[in-house]
Amino acid sequence: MSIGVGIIGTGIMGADHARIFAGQIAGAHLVAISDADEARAGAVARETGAARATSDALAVINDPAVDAVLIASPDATHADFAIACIKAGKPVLCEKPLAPTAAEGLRVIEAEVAAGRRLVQLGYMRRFDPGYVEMKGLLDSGRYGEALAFHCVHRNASAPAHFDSAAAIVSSCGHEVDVSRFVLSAELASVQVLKAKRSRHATFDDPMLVVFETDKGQLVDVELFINAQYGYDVKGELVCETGTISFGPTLNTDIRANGVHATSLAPDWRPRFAAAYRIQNQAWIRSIASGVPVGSSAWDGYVATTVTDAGVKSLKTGETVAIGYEKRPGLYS
Ligand SMILES: NC(=O)C1=CN([C@@H]2O[C@H](COP(=O)(O)OP(=O)(O)OC[C@H]3O[C@@H](n4cnc5c(N)ncnc54)[C@H](O)[C@@H]3O)[C@@H](O)[C@H]2O)C=CC1
Ligand SMILES: O=C1[C@@H](O)[C@H](O)[C@@H](O)[C@H](O)[C@H]1O
Repeated sequence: MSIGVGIIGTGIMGADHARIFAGQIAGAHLVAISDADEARAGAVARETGAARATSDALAVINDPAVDAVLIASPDATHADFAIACIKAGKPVLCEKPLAPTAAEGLRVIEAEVAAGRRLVQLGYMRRFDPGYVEMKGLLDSGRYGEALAFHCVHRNASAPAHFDSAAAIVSSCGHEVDVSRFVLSAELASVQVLKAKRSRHATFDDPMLVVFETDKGQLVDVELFINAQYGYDVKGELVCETGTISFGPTLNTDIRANGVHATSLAPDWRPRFAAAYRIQNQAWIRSIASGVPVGSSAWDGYVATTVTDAGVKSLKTGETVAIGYEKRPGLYS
C-alpha cells in the first residue's frame, strides 16, 4: 500500500520535503500541497507530481486521499494544524518547533492524549543524521565511559528576516536541545544564555553561548551564531571519561591547492542534513505502516519548547534558569 501524503507550506522546507517525497521515498506518493501563496503551492505540485494544490491547509488535512500530513508552514501555525490532523485521525510529521512556546505546545499534547494514540512526529531530523546516530551508538557502547560534556557549534550563514534573539534560541538552538537529550539520554535541568560581543552583521544578540546542565550533571554548551557569513556549520564533540567523539566533515568536497587543504561547507541546512531529512521521512512512512512511532514525539517537542522558554527567560537576565516540566503522560512512556 502506498501512503498518500499532503504537505502544508511550500517555502524552503516544504518544497524540499516535497522533492524528497517525489524522488527518494518508498511506500508514499504526494497527493495534495497547500501554501498560503497558492501559486507557490501550484508550482511545487507541478514540479513534484502532486495531484492537487490549494491555499486551504484544512482542505489538505481533510482530503480523503491524504493519509498523512507534513506541516512545513511557519512555527506559529504548527500547533493548530497538528491538532487538526489529530482530530482527523491522520499521522503528522510536523516541522520543529512544536510551537513557539510550551503553553501552545501543551495543547497538542492534550489533543493527542485525548485521542489516545501517537500521531505526531516532530521534524527534529538530527536524530536520523548518521553522525549523531553513530555518536550515540558509540556512547551507548560504554567503551569510552560516561559522557561528561557536549560541545556544540550551530552557525548559519545569515538570519532570515523575521529572526530575533528569541527565535535563534527557539528555532535554531531547539535542535541542540532535542539532539543532546537524544545522544545523552538525559533531561536538561537548567540553562544560562550568555551574549557575546554582537557581530556587526547581526540585528540581534549574535553570537550567544547557551549552557545547559543535564539531570546527570553533564554540561552542554552551544555556540549559536546565526550570521556567521562563511556558511552553514554544525559541529558536536562529546567529551567522555576515556575519549572524545565528534562527527566528521560536513560536506564531501575536499580540496588541496595552493598550499591549503580545504573542505567545502553547505550554504544552509538542506545539503548538510540531506541524508537526515531523507532517512527521517522514510522512517516516518515506515512507522505509519508498522504503527510503531519513531523519532521525536509531541512530548519531545513540548520538552524542547519548555527548555527554550527557559532559555528566552535567561536571555533577559543572564541568570541560570531551572527548567521544570509537566508530568509526562503515560502515552509517551
Ligand atoms: N528541520 C529543519 O532543519 C528546518 C525546519 N524549519 C522549519 O520549517 C518551517 C518552515 O520554514 P521555511 O520553509 O524556512 O519557511 P518559509 O517562510 O520559507 O516557508 C513557509 C511557507 O509557509 C507558507 N504559509 C504561511 N502560512 C501558511 C498557512 N496558514 N497555510 C499554508 N502555508 C502557509 C508561506 O507562504 C511559505 O511559503 C518552520 O517552522 C521552520 O522552523 C526550517 C528550516 C530547517
Ligand atoms: O531548523 C532550522 C532553521 O529553522 C534554523 O534557522 C537553523 O538555524 C537550523 O540550522 C535549521 O536546521
